[in-house]
Amino acid sequence: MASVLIIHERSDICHLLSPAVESHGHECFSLASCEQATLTLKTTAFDIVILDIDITEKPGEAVAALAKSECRPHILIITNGCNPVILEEAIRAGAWDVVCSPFTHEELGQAINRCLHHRRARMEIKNHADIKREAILGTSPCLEECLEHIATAAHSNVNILILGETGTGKELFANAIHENSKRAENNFIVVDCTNFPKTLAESLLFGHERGSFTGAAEARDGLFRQADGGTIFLDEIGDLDIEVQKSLLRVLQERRFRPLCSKKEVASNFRLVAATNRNLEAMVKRGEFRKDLYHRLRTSVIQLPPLRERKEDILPIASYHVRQICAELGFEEKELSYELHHALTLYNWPGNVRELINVLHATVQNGTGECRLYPQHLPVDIRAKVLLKRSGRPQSDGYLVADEDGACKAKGGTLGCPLLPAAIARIATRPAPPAEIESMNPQERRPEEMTAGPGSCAKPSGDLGSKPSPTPEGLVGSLAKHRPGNGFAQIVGPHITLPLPPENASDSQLLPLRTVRELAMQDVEAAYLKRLVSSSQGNFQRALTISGLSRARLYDLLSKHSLNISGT
Ligand SMILES: Nc1ncnc2c1ncn2[C@@H]1O[C@H](COP(=O)(O)OP(=O)(O)OP(=O)(O)O)[C@@H](O)[C@H]1O
Repeated sequence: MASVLIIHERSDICHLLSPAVESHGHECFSLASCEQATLTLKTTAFDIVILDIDITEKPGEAVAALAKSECRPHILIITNGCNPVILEEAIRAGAWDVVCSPFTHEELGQAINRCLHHRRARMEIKNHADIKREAILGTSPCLEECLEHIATAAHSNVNILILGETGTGKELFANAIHENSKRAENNFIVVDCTNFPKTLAESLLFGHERGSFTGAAEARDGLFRQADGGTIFLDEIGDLDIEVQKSLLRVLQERRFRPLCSKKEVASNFRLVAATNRNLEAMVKRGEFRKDLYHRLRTSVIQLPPLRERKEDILPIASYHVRQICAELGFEEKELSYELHHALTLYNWPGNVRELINVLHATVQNGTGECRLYPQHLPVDIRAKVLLKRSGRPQSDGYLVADEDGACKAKGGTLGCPLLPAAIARIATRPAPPAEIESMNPQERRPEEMTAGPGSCAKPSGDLGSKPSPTPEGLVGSLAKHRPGNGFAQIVGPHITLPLPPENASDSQLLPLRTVRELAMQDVEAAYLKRLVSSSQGNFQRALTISGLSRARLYDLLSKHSLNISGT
């Protein structure tokens, strides 16, 4: 049985569609907007999301946000209009299939089954793939997806095109494809097309006979011949001269070529992996890249995400490379302070992992003699950019920055709360109980206690007792009990807003309990931590004592809420 979410603003249409899902034995839920669905997907896993694309204003963005959710749902688009531009945008953003109306229940059911078939096949690969990842570090969902792609690609012989900004790991991934394939015993030939002298390109790629040009004293095998039985990696293929592109096309079609001045053709059983950070499609349109070659290359495409879109990978990459760099330089191992990790996550990394590694080299050098690395050890230009971000000034690259009130501002406007998107903020109309707690003893200030059920929170003695899962009702109850006259000082500060729709709203606007609870928790945590930061006056140890949290947990929570205890 699969779990299916229908997104449509009209509940009568949701009711019409759900039998098509349920008649195949699947569970069906519905929500009225993509914003609600994106939030719900943070806490609840769905296999398939059925989205009426006609209700979205920005189809590409909406689909991308849904597709990136942790459970990686398959997105099935339904549409009335069949507008090819919108559909292309949706497919590019990650939609799996499209069903144009009018359609029958049977047709929708078949599309759902096709999705599930693919989903199960993908899970099989995921479960059984024992990928050698070599030096590929990180656990972000988008990186995991690229690794899954490698697992599939490794078993086939198809051409692979790896796209991604500079320094995202294209060569690393190309190597991993080779290492995970049956060709791993044979050569992995890397060709940098950027530095390819046009005049020598053909002889380098296809080889030459003795005396075929001045200086050709010996016959020589070309790179394609050397890749026989193995893999040839054409890096920066977008830089390949247009004349050479023509010869390459023939080799890709025939897997045969004629070395310079040779009478005989040579065969080579190579596998091609190409990579570029350029937009080949736009180059094709401008006549700078051959269309036929482009189509040959893109049999299977892996798009590597930039580092700024997978910040959770920064810590594992940084920790590993700091260890490596220390070993190379003969230094004692150095720890990364929380503050440094936090600073690294605030930077944009236009040069991606390569830039991160270079910066870490400089950071380790600057921290010579110290056992912990702090933001002060970063190169000055990076530190200046991070400081600007932390100062709360809106940045030109659209980063979210915390303002004085702890609310998150994005370029061009205030969001209210980072985890409370506009749609939810709109329906959160209930006046909220105040949240920040003054002058409680340290035991009583534990955030865990603030979110526990009414029973446990009623004890001002500090005996926390058991901690049942928090509920929104419990949360309101627990906060109410912290009012004056109940053994607690007055609660003041930013309001906690529960993401509940108005009483007269339709059922479909009420989010699942887990989502509401999660959102309320975020607000409680943020309010508490903000207060903890000011109370601890830059002293991390003091913050540990007050909060009763472990060092690791406090680091995690501060990082999650973009807070920092000592100044950079
Ligand atoms: N996920 C990762 N984990 C660890 N190291 C990585 C990762 N991705 C990239 N690197 C490292 O970053 C550096 C750059 O990687 P690589 O050369 O593969 O990038 P690229 O995309 O091919 O760059 P360019 O487009 O400039 O050729 C290498 O040192 C590589 O080992």
